[in-house]
Amino acid sequence: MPKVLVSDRIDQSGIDILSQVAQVDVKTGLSPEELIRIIPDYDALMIRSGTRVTAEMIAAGKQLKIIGRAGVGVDNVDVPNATRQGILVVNSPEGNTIAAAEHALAMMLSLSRYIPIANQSVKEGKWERSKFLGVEVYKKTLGVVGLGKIGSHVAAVARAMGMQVLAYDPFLSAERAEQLGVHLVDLDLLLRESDYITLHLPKTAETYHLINAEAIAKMRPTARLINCARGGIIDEAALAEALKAERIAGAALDVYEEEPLGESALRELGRNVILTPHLGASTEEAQVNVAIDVAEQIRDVLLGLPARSAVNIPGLRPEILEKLRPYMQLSETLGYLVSQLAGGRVETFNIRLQGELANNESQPVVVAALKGLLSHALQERVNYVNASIEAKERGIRVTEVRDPNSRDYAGSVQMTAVGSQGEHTVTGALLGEEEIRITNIDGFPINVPPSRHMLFTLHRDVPGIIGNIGSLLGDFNVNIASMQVGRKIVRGDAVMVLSLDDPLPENVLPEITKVAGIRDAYTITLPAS
Ligand SMILES: NC(=O)C1=CN([C@@H]2O[C@H](COP(=O)(O)OP(=O)(O)OC[C@H]3O[C@@H](n4cnc5c(N)ncnc54)[C@H](O)[C@@H]3O)[C@@H](O)[C@H]2O)C=CC1
Ligand SMILES: O=C(O)C(=O)COP(=O)(O)O
Repeated sequence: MPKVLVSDRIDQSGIDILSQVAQVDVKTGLSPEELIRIIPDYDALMIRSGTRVTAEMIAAGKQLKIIGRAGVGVDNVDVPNATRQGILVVNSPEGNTIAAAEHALAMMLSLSRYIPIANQSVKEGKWERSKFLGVEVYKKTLGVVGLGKIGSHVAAVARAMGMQVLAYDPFLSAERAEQLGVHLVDLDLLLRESDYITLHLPKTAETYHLINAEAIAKMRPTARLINCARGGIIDEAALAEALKAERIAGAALDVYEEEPLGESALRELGRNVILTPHLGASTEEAQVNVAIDVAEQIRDVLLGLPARSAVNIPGLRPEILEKLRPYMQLSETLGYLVSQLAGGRVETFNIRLQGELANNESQPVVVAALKGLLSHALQERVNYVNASIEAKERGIRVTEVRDPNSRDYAGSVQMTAVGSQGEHTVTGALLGEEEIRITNIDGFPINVPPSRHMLFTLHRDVPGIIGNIGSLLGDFNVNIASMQVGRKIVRGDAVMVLSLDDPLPENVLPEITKVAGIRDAYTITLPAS
């Protein structure tokens, strides 16, 4: 039974799902050293923001197949290293959207009406009505930085409260902003015009300290800043200084550059600052949503099924994946085959996706081809997660062509491997829904199903040659399961494809190449299906 480590607090509904297929160990609060010590035992890891999945931890996770983040942000996971090691990373892109948006809105209203500090004052036995004179959000301007799922919900609710909404999001179309009733502006204008600024973008190298001293200097003295996205997007020292000097009116933070928040100037600030301990996703509903969403994906992957929200391979709708699956099998087989025909190092790999595969959703077919191409050398070290990166790191130049024409089949795949020992091209298609056929080798039309052990020859199309090969194999006690010849012109060059019941003994290939008329011969072994 596979083993899953759950290293942050996850709702029981997720544990129940995982327990259907795996041994589940819940161990929260482990130190990085303890995690590195125990991770080699596990096939899957389920986390929230509390666990840092470092390069060292990934290297130690020799059995790891999948890391499931029960939430959105994967900035605590070293995704490039996971990818290189072939570990799938999945998250729950929508499970906590509403929770995070509502937390940001709660922060906005709490800042406006001093709710946390007023509450504290009453509990201390005081009755300070005039001290907490607030402001309304009605008719004020809200600037949303990052108008994705959370930002859009915040914008919609803010509009319903009578606010004007500006947004900055360089990856969003003007049409989408218009649909949401939001004015898309540049960051500079947003910072200058907004009464409230709320951040809903990921932490990346580009967004690190996006809100620094210079950005804060552009804000109105009445501006209130809210961060329920990620620590590190704001320069906390610059913010603390601006708040202390009352250059802006307030800030509400849920996330910090270092979590848990240690000693910080932010803690020393007064009523204009609200700090919560990363509670954006902490609602009962969101925790059930993300736990189920991610546990189901881990369960599926452990059962050999695809995941719906993979971060490090192209995500696909299940119905599309269902349709592509036989083509991926075809493509992987052809990749495996062409790498053996090409022999040594492959330098260039050209793949042509024809007919119904000539669309933008067929990328997994390319990945499958690369997996096949590299499998012969890398065996089980290569998978759908790391095939593209492995090809790149080996310096293989990959080109893709999409051609809507496919003469005899609904869809077909052609691939050419150019390497140190020459160039070979194979084409394949599906017969019916999923039967794989090799339809062309180096320009010679054939129609053969792949089999575990195969022999390919290039020869002169002259009488007697097929008989000679047949009797030679008979002499070595090799049984032929099927045989086909492909030729372009009569008595020209031809290929012969033989399916064998057993692997060809090593000493037979040199004998075959000695048969008169044989120009080249290759043995091919395909993975057992
Ligand atoms: N405090 C908490 O507990 C939670 C925090 N989050 C965080 O909220 C953030 C947003 O989450 P979602 O809305 O679900 O993500 P999303 O992917 O739907 O939206 C992010 C938006 O940011 C935009 N963006 C990217 N780079 C940008 C840049 N340089 N400037 C401006 N916009 C940029 C993207 O185009 C996208 O529209 C994430 O960082 C996530 O980790 C999410 C859930 C809970
Ligand atoms: O989903 C996210 O990105 C979050 O920040 C939520 O974090 P958490 O799962 O509550 O540790």
